[in-house]
Amino acid sequence: MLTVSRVNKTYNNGDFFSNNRQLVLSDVSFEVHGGECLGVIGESGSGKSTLGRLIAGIEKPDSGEILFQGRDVQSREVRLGHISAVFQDYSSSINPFFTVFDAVSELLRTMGQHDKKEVTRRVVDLLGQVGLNAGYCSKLPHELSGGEAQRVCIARAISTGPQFLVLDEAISSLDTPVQTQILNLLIELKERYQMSYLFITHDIQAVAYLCDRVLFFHNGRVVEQSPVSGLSRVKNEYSRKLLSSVIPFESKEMRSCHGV
Ligand SMILES: Nc1ncnc2c1ncn2[C@@H]1O[C@H](COP(=O)(O)OP(=O)(O)OP(=O)(O)O)[C@@H](O)[C@H]1O
Repeated sequence: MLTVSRVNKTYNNGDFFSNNRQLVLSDVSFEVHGGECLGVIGESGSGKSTLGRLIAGIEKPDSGEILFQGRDVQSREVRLGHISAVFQDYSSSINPFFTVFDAVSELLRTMGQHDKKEVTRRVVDLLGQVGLNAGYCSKLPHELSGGEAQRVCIARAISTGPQFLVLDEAISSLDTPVQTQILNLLIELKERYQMSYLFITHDIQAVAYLCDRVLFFHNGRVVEQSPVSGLSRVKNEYSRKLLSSVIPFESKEMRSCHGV
């Protein structure tokens, strides 16, 4: 469904007067299959969000390609209605002057749905799917809790019935019970609509809960891929280090003591 091939991305290293560029993604290749949730984990600065922005079409790779159903995601037509994104910072994802109704209906209107009755019906239905009632329609972002605001972002993201959702630290700033509610909501939506997710996070337990497969990111490279069911068998030292808080791996020294 989504194919990332040999993607490289650099940024100016911050010095206005120099041409030096920082390599942020290096030769990144992987696939996400239909109905699959692929987790992306890696330490801060390893390039995960950059990857999410490239897939969401917010930025372009320097080289390589990202194809959705065989077509380049750089084309707005390929993305619109098919690929959506939910980011960590829900407060800046919604226009502060938009009501919940405006925020959730914006993409529907962009896609040509102007029948007011039908748009209202869709918005109320979408809010219902994320556990919010019609009374939220007239609220402004500052009147919402973090969990409610993130639900609005999800309702907005799924409003066009996308097949692919980029979730970049989408639950990270919520407290644990709300995180669990949102994870359960994502599982339910994925099953209902056969959506694929790219789930970018630091939270290995959330990955184990939601994802089918995991990519381990280190210094802008994919160092290992593993099904969630095989996490205890990952081989790369960096992947093992990331997982060490939840899986008690034996160290190299211990393994050699056991003759492994
Ligand atoms: N627009 C930009 N301009 C210049 N450098 C950038 C830009 N966006 C990201 N970077 C740099 O690219 C590197 C990777 O950043 P990115 O946000 O993709 O990492 P990350 O793995 O998502 O980190 P975190 O987990 O902390 O969100 C960092 O060194 C960052 O400073």
